[in-house]
Amino acid sequence: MASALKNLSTYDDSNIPDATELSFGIVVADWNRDITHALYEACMETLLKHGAKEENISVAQVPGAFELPAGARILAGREKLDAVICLGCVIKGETQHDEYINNAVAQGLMNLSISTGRPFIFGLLTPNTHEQAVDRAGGKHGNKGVEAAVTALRMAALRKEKPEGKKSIGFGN
Ligand SMILES: Nc1c(NC[C@H](O)[C@H](O)[C@H](O)CO)[nH]c(=O)[nH]c1=O
Ligand SMILES: CC(=O)[C@@H](O)COP(=O)(O)O
Repeated sequence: MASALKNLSTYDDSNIPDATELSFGIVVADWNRDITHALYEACMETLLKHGAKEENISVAQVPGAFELPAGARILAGREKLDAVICLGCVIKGETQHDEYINNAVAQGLMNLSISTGRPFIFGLLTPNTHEQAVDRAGGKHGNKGVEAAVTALRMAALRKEKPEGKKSIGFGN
């Protein structure tokens, strides 16, 4: 669903787990720093809002989005993390370079999630223009950093769940 139809910062916080005992990694790309820093701030704020402790959040910066999967793997190798959030912004240029980066990051994080069994969250903006990026980094369409943090909270909790009895499947997101 397009961000114009579903604000990135809006979520049902009735089904967000308490993060007191959870540990996170956040990997942030330097490219388009004004955007990625706004994503990082919102991501960190959301994790803390739901009980995460600052001392349980490891942060790493990488040169560009293409380095996000490698940076995430390095962080996950250093610490026991319940989820790793990757934040970046790849703005379309004149060539197809953006497509190669975006596809590599998506595939890289998916491969890490499946091969490790831990969630690696795809918090990458892939806008056509800087304005579209601003709209999704705290602008009219909300903040992708919030969405990434909420996703990390829910997936980390899912991974820790004990299979005690059946749970109703909520359709909140
Ligand atoms: N154009 C953008 C890049 N390009 C750099 C790559 O991500 C990578 O660092 C380089 O190809 C060396 O491996 N990165 C972004 O994050 N955003 C862009 O718009
Ligand atoms: C994706 C980018 O913005 C940059 O790495 C390449 O831009 P361009 O396609 O104009 O060379």
